[in-house]
Amino acid sequence: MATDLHRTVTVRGLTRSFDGRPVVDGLDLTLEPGQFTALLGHSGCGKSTLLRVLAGLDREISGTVLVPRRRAVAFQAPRLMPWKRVWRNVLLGLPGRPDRAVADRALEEVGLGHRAHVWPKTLSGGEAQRASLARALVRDPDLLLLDEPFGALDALTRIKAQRLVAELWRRRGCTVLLVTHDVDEALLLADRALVMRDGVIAYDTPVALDRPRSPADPGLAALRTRLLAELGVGEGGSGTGEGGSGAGGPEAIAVAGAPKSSPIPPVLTSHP
Ligand SMILES: Nc1ncnc2c1ncn2[C@@H]1O[C@H](COP(=O)(O)OP(=O)(O)OP(=O)(O)O)[C@@H](O)[C@H]1O
Repeated sequence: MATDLHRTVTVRGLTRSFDGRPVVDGLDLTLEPGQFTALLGHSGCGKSTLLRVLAGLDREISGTVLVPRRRAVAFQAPRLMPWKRVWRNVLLGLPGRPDRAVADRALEEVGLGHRAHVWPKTLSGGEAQRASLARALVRDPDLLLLDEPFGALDALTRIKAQRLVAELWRRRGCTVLLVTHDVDEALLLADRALVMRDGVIAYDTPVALDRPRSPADPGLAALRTRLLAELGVGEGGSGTGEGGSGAGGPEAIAVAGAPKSSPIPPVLTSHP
């Protein structure tokens, strides 16, 4: 029970402004442990901003954010250091002197064990993205944040990468928040789909469909229509951009406790 509390993501009244303009504007969100959630929304509506806050990369916020201590993020660009071999990239940022076997295991898990020793520039786009996933996995995350990780991949590689993420999620049971522009991707992978608009979660629906899913699933078609409408792409959608007024409230970032052995230190910061 207590463990699950530590793995829950709780966001209350989160506001993040740039140049006085709130991009995230009093946002509330709870992610249950082990849930796979897709976050959709127009370009520029604040999805990446929210993800960066959850990752602990942006603390210029007001509101309350509680996230698991063990968390990892993978971006659309794999962000591999070209001067480090793939396995060293995977261990980047881990504290202490982690054993190469740790990297090898994670690379095996993403089907890249045979490429551990090569330089990043010799990887294909899909391989580089898998290396980036391995770098997230070595952190043994309770929360895996994915910011359009498939966005730059060709269609076939994208399908393979989606299947890999679905399999990793099933095997590891971590909470996943996936930012995507692709409604079909959201419906194929997620338990829950969110639409962000005007700085808040404007629409929130479960995706209670059996797995594995097929785009031809009739239940999926109805949800797709609804989500597209919420995004303002189908009939009857509002689809406005971001904006709105500011919000106040208590101001703290807290990172939920985790075992003492956790490599990521706890943070408790207040912002005026
Ligand atoms: N560091 C920054 N400085 C100023 N403005 C920023 C900064 N980061 C984000 N913004 C602005 O905040 C808004 C939301 O950006 P964000 O990247 O979160 O959107 P997004 O929904 O992820 O978009 P996309 O889907 O295109 O990636 C945009 O208008 C963006 O220009």
